Amino acid sequence: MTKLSVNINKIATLRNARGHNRPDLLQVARDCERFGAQGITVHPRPDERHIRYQDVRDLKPLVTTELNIEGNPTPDFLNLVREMRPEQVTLVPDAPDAITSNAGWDTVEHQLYLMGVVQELKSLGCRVSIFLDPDLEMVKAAVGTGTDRIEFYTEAYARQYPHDREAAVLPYRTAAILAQQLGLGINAGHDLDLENLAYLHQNLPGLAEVSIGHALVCDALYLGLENTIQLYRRQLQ
Ligand SMILES: CC(=O)[C@@H](O)[C@H](O)COP(=O)(O)O
Ligand SMILES: NCC(=O)COP(=O)(O)O
Repeated sequence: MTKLSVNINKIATLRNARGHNRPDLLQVARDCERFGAQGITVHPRPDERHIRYQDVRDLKPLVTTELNIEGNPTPDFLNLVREMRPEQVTLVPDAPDAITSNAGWDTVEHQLYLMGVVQELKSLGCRVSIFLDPDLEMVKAAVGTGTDRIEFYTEAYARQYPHDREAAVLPYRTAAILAQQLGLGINAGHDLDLENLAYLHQNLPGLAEVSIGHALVCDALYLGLENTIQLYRRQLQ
C-alpha cells in the first residue's frame, strides 16, 4: 500500500501572510489526519518562509500518523531533528535561497558525508530517506550511505507527463526496479497532482509513500480539504 503524506508547507505560507494564526496550522494537521492523510510532511527552510522551527516542535506531539521532516542537514536542521526524533527524516540538498527543492543528492560525491548523517539519524530511531533523481548510479551509491529509503524527485516526471507519460515514467520505473533489487525503500514527491499521481503509482513497484503539498493545497481551495485528501488517496488504490 502506498501511503499519502500531506506536506503542509503552503498552509504555513498562508498563515504567515497576515502575521497571526489563521489558518491554524496545528488544526489543519489534525484535520488532514482525520480526513485520511497517512503522514504529515514539513520542510522547515533556513529562512522559515513557511514552516517555522517552532511549528515542528508544536506539531510533533499531535501528529498521530507519521511526521516526516524534510531539509538540508544543516547544523540547525540536525539539532531540530535530534530534539524531535520524527518517524522519518528526508534529506534534501537544497540551497538556502532555493525557491523550492530543485535537485536530488549526488550520492557518489557525498556518500561519505551522507553516511555519517544517516548513521546518526538512524541511531535516533528515525527512518531516513534521501531525495534523489532517478539516476541509476545515484541509486547504487545511495545504498552505501546506509539510508532506509530514497525519495524520487518527481518534478521532471510532472513536467513531461502531459506530453509523453510513457517517456516521463520510464526512468523512474527503471530506477525503482533497481532500488527494490538493492533493498532500498521507495518514496516519491514534488509536483505530484491529481492528473499525474495514479500513473506514477501504477508504474513504480514498491512505492511506499508519496508526499504531496503544493498541488493538494491548491486543489483544496476549490474542492475542500477533506474531499481533496480522499481524491488523492483514491489515486493510490
Ligand atoms: C523536497 C520537496 O520536493 C518538497 O518537499 C519541498 O518541501 C517543497 O518545498 P516548498 O513547499 O518550499 O516548495
Ligand atoms: N517531498 C515532496 C513534498 O513533500 C511536497 O512536494 P510538493 O507536492 O509541494 O511539490
